[in-house]
Amino acid sequence: MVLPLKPLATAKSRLAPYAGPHRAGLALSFALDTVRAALATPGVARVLVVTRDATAGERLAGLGALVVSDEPGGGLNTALAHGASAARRLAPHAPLAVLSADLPALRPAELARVLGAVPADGRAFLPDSPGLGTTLLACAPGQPLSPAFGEGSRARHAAGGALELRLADVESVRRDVDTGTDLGEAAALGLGPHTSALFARLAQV
Ligand SMILES: Nc1nc2c(ncn2[C@@H]2O[C@H](COP(=O)(O)OP(=O)(O)OP(=O)(O)O)[C@@H](O)[C@H]2O)c(=O)[nH]1
Ligand SMILES: C=C(OP(=O)(O)O)C(=O)O
Repeated sequence: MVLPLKPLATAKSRLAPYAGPHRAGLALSFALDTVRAALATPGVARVLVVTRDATAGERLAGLGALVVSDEPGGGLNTALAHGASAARRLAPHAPLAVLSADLPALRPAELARVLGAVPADGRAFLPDSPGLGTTLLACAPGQPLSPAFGEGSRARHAAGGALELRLADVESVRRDVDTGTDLGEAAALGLGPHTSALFARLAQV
C-alpha cells in the first residue's frame, strides 16, 4: 500500500483557518494514524510512504512504514506513480493500492473490506465522503495504476474505466480530512491515537 505525504510545512493548507499553528502537527498525526491502521489491516503486507519530509519520514518509519524519499517534482500523481513503481519492485506480483494519508479515523476492518472488494483482475477506487474525490485507488498486479487524484478525481477515475466501489460501513476509509468540518466528522467516527493525543495536549493549553 502506497501513501503520499507532502512536506509538513505546506501540508493541509485548507486546515490552517481551523488549526492555526497546529496545522503541521495535525497533518503528521493524520498520517501516523493512517499508517498505523493500514499496517494493522489484514492483507496489507507493507506500507510505503512517499514523502520528502525527513521528520515525517522518521516518525512513519518508526511505525514500520517504508519511506520513499526521492520522489521527482510534479505533484501528487507523479509521487503516487513513483511510489507505485517502488512497491512493484518490492512485490511485482502483488495487487497495488494507494491511499490518502489524511484518514485519522481509519479502521483496519473497514480498510480490509474495501480491499477485499477490489476485483482480482481489475482497477477500482473508493470515493471520498463528499463524493467528489478519491481516497483509495487499487489495481491488479501488472495493471497500470493511472492515478488521477486531485479536485474532482472521482469523475476522472470513473471516466478512466476504474470500478467505483460502493460499500456500506466503510466511512472511516472515505473520511479524509481537509477542513475543520471534515475533522469534526472524523472525530465523530473516532480518531486514532496520535490525533487523539494531539487534541488532548491542545486541550491542556
Ligand atoms: N509525496 C507527495 N504527497 C502529496 C503531494 N501533494 C499532495 N500530497 C499528499 O496527498 C494527499 C492528498 O492531498 P491533499 O488532500 O490535497 O492534502 P494537502 O495537499 O496536504 O492539503 P491542501 O494543502 O489543503 O491541499 C495528502 O496526504 C498530501 O499530503 C506531493 O506532491 N507529493
Ligand atoms: C487529492 C484529492 O482530494 P483532496 O485534495 O480533497 O484530498 C482527491 O480526492 O483526489
